[in-house]
Formats: sequence, structure tokens, C-alpha cells
Amino acid sequence: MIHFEHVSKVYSGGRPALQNISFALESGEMAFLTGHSGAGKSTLLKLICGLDRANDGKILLNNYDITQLKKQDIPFIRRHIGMIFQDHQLLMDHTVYDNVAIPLIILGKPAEEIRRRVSAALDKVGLIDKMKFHPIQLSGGEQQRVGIARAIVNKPMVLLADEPTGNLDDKLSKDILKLFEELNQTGVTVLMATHNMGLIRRKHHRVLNLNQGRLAGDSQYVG
Ligand SMILES: Nc1ncnc2c1ncn2[C@@H]1O[C@H](COP(=O)(O)OP(=O)(O)OP(=O)(O)O)[C@@H](O)[C@H]1O
Repeated sequence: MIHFEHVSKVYSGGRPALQNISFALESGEMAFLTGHSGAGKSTLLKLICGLDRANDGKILLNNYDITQLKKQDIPFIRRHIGMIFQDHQLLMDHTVYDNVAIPLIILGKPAEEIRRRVSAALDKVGLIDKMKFHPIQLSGGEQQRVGIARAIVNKPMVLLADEPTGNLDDKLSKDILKLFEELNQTGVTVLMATHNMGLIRRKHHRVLNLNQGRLAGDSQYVG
């Protein structure tokens, strides 16, 4: 599903954010992406969803070389990817419902389909009764779940999450991880960047570890 072949990324004026990264995450797999602050986790996720461009190497998404994509084609790959950010990136002056509906509105889906899919996504994250609220009226964990609903509303093949439990307590973090596991069980490929070692240790998912922009470990190949 996601294939990195010798991928490097250097931001202008900086040292390499990613160096010669190669790994494959197959369809339906779930993995954690770990590493110290500045190791390159966010950069790696941004390259997959086209928010940034690699300087070198190839990234295949479903056998499609996204490093060769023209800028105007990037929205087409985004349709297959749900991205969850640590800071939610919700529109504060819109309701929960509107925030989740946005990807479908952009795609020009009919109103009835939008209503049905937004309700299903909000139901999945347990926020159906708060659809008319504004994000400011929700707790941090609830705001994060709105971000998850927005990411899954378009039924993506791949879910990328950047520190989705960063500001949440242990119980909420476990709930969010459980939600990802349920989505993974329906066939969605999940890659989740996290510092939360407690969460990682309790689980047996694959762990890709970055260190100063290099792939320093891949639990699939240990032991
Ligand atoms: N837009 C940018 N311009 C310049 N340098 C950047 C940019 N984004 C990231 N970097 C640099 O690239 C390196 C990797 O950053 P990245 O955000 O990918 O790390 P990270 O592992 O996600 O860190 P954190 O856990 O703190 O979020 C860092 O040295 C960072 O300063």
C-alpha cells in the first residue's frame, strides 16, 4: 500500500529531515512511527499525503508513484488518505457537523450522501449528539475525535495520524487507539506517529523507529 524506496527530504537551509528511508506498509497493516522530537515523523507523514515533496527516492501509494505527481493531481491522492493532526486543525467558527462534512463538500457530494456519511462518521467516534456544537464547546479528546471523524468520512484506504494522543490522558489515548484498531480491522491501513511509549508497549503493532531522519528500527525485522 505504502512503499518508500530510498526516500530523502531536505528542507532548504536545514540538515536532512529524512535520509534514505525504505520500508513497505502493506494493505491492511497497522504500524506506529516513533522517534525523538525532530526525528522526521511529521515529515514522513506529510510526504505520503502530498503536503511536502521528497527530494530523492520514490514513494508508491497503491503502486502509484506519488513523487512524480503534478501539483494539480495531489487532491486525487488525498481522497484516499485520511490525515489526523495533533492540533486537530478544526474550523472553530463552524459546527462539528460542518467540520466533518468539509471533505465531502469539497468533493461535491450530494447533500443526502453528505448527511448520511457525516452521521455515520460521528456515530463511529461517539459524537452524534454533539453535531451542532462548535469545537470550542468540546473537550480536547472530543475535538480530536471530530478530527478523526473528518479523516474517515471519505472512507480512506489509508489513515495517517500525527501524535493523535499527544494532549490526551491515558484513558482517552487508549480510546483513540482502540478506534484506530477498529478501523484497521475493517481493512484501513494505519500509520500513527507517537511519542507515547506506554501505548506502544501495551500493543503488538509493528514499530518503525526514526532517529535523526534515518530508519533506525523496524520491529518487523527484529528477533
Ligand atoms: N517546514 C520546514 N522547514 C524547515 N525545516 C523543517 C520543516 N519541517 C520540519 N523541519 C525540520 O525537519 C526535521 C524533522 O522534523 P519533523 O517535524 O518531521 O520531526 P518530528 O519527528 O515530527 O518531530 P516532533 O516529534 O517534534 O513533531 C527537524 O529538524 C525540523 O526542524
